[in-house]
Amino acid sequence: MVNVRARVPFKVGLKSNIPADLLSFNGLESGKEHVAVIFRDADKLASVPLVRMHSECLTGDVFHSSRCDCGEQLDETINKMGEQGGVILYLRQEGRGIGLYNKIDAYELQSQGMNTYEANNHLGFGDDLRDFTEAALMLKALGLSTIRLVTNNPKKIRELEENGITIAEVVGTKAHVKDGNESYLKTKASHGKHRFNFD
Ligand SMILES: Nc1nc2c(ncn2[C@@H]2O[C@H](COP(=O)(O)OP(=O)(O)OP(=O)(O)O)[C@@H](O)[C@H]2O)c(=O)[nH]1
Ligand SMILES: [Zn+2]
Repeated sequence: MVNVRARVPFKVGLKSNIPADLLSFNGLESGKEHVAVIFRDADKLASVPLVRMHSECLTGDVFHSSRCDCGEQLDETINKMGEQGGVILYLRQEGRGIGLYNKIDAYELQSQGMNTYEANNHLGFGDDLRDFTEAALMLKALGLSTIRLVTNNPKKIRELEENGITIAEVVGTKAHVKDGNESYLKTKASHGKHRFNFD
């Protein structure tokens, strides 16, 4: 049984000025320390809140690496939810579930010419090892069964629905193109079937 363990206020964003709550959970069987960040008490006040499941990316989230768009997606989400309210589930699924060191090995292969999925496969992993079952349990622990999901990734939509969450609307994130991540984004669109608007 997953339930909320602690809920504390803090302020987030690039200027540390956006109020939110940070939540931990009991009962996560994977042993991963997933957390939720809730803006404007959206779990209690919004009838159908915005939700983003963000998979951990140390290189993108912390260092704003040129190789991906994760940090920019996180900043975009924090700013949007600071205004509209919402829930971020920050999931400890580094490297689409293969872990940081394996992701660095995959980056080495990508530097030799493989794309992000080929590199995973070459290391003996599937395209994407993430499982969103626990994310669904976290949403239920927050009393949320109908949400508006912020994603371009059809796997996230499918897996939440399979786990009893109703997605009333899918809200896309922007394509944060920068020097170094264009082919990563295009491969996500062509191979991972992510729905992007490249403008
Ligand atoms: N294995 C591997 N993982 C990566 C790579 N680049 C980013 N990641 C991981 O991918 C995850 C982010 O997932 P994405 O597939 O980029 O996007 P998404 O979050 O599934 O989809 P959206 O909801 O549309 O953003 C994070 O856990 C990153 O650490 C890579 O080249 N190889
Ligand atoms: Zn990333």
